[in-house]
Amino acid sequence: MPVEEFVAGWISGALGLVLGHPFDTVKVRLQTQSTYRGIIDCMVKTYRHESILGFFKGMSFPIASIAVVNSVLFGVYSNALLALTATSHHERRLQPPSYTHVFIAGCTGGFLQAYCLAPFDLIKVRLQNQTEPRARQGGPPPRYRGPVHCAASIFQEEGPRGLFRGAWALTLRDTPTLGIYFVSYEWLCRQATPGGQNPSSTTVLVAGGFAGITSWVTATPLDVIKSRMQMAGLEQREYQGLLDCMVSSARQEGLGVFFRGLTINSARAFPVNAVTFLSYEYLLHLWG
Ligand SMILES: C[N+](C)(C)CCCC[C@H](N)C(=O)O
Repeated sequence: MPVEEFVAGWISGALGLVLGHPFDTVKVRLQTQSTYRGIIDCMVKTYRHESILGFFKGMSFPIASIAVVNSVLFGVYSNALLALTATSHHERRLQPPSYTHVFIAGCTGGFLQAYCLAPFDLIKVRLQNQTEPRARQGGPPPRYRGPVHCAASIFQEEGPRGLFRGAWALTLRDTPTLGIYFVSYEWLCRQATPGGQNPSSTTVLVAGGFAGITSWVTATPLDVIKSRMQMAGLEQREYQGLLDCMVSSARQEGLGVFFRGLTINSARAFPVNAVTFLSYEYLLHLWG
């Protein structure tokens, strides 16, 4: 099994992540808290109360973990394509796989990465939702002191299954939308590249950016549900399940609730995925 794709996926995931984390914090807060009037309001309040550091809450942990998850995604995707079409990454420019194969490989990668992602994503969301400033003297300490403490507390208070809260919503969110992700990327690259040639860096950046946006736009409704189910254990607001969370969110807040965070998700998706795909392609080219 070729491993370069796993390593390239790891590094490119880490690069994309740092770039996208501030957007991600604003997104999670908008989706789960009702105190903000919009993106700008959330940014201003976060900056005022918590300084620039507020935007980077919960980042140290994803940088290691999400990079691993991205490595699973790209590694499984490429190896699934190898199994389906018997072509390696380098051969695929001359013998492009069909979009059906790209979609199936993307969904397979998405499905497997969702399971690795679930506990890490839960911890990220819980930490991002702690709005207390870091070092306020005399104030109540934040509930979770850091990622390890957060994981241990969830384990103690909510049991081992607590760590997989929202995992089902996450799998439903990621399986089809990562198929869409790779299909959009391939389609855009092929539109802009003469047959048999490698796409230029600009093409990779633009195709990666738009693939990220397309995938996130389709993923946002389940992203909202996922984040809410992850916060549920903490807020003592229990949902019977995914459907119950969908219905009660829509009843209380209207259908618009499913699009919360859409703008910020898209704004984040472009740079993150442009950089992810560019570094991925570049590294594989370098090692090829
Ligand atoms: C499937 N879904 C839309 C959720 C994610 C697709 C893009 C993944 C990328 N690492 C990012 O964080 O943007």
